[in-house]
Amino acid sequence: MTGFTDILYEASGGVARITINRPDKYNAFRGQTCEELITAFNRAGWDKSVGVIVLTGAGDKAFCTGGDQSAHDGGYDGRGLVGLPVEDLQTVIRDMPKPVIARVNGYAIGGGNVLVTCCDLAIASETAQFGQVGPRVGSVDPGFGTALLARTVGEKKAREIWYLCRRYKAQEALEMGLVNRVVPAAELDAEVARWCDEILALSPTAIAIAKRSFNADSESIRGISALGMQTLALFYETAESKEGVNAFMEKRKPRFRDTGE
Ligand SMILES: CC(C)(COP(=O)(O)OP(=O)(O)OC[C@H]1O[C@@H](n2cnc3c(N)ncnc32)[C@H](O)[C@@H]1OP(=O)(O)O)[C@@H](O)C(=O)NCCC(=O)NCCSC(=O)c1cc(O)c2ccccc2c1O
Repeated sequence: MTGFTDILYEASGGVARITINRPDKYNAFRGQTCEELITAFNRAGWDKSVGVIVLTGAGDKAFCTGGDQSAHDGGYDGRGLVGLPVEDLQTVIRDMPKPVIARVNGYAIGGGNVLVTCCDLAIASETAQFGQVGPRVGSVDPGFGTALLARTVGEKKAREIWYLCRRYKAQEALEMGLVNRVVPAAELDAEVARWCDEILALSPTAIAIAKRSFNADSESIRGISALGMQTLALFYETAESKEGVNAFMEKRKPRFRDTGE
């Protein structure tokens, strides 16, 4: 498919591969990136020749590091409750009636970790690292990023991830249930291909029903997300939130408690 600037799209042999192609930004997403991802997921999701979708990042440094902080100057450049249609992107991944596999080739940080959480399955390279950074940069993903993460890794672990903003190695992500499999970097593509082949050999309708059934049980999180994003829009206007972004861009520690919020 042509016309994309921020992503790559290819579909063959029953597999659609969607690649965030911003390696110089560690595959962080801006509004344009989200719009293109949504278009690509809709294309792959309703293409009957596609049975499984693989989401990944270009290069070997990052899967995705969340919102592009260099485009975050008080308001993102796209639509959406917070000027960035992240809620649409997360739900389109869930709404696809076929499995979405996160091929995690490096950092899955912030909104990138939330994408891993929203994908049906995740296969990681040994070099991958995971984590949430919102409270360090004046942000939070108040929906699937918190509530679905808690269902995935358990309440205590999810709270640790958000309250301490630590980074977790691939093996730790496997142990907490955030990813399904960890392999050496050189074996990542072969492993992903094996999982795709196994899925493609099974009944697509049975899998679609299974996916919708899993989703139905956690669908209330969509409402939590909408409410949370509305709140986040107000938070982004505060000096406390802006201090987080400024500190990241200026490569210094944030001084949240000096902002008087
Ligand atoms: C990813 C890192 C852990 C890597 O650390 P490392 O020390 O290895 O490398 P550097 O820190 O020097 O980074 C290398 C290089 O990449 C640039 N970069 C990295 N991440 C981003 C980014 N997200 N945006 C822009 N640029 C990025 C970095 O500036 C360096 O560039 P140089 O030119 O200086 O070489 C580490 O980089 C890291 O922790 N990054 C922070 C990631 C971050 O803050 N992400 C955003 C969090 S908020 C978010 O994701 C988010 C989620 C949502 O769901 C939203 C919903 C709605 C609205 C907004 C949302 C949102 O913002």
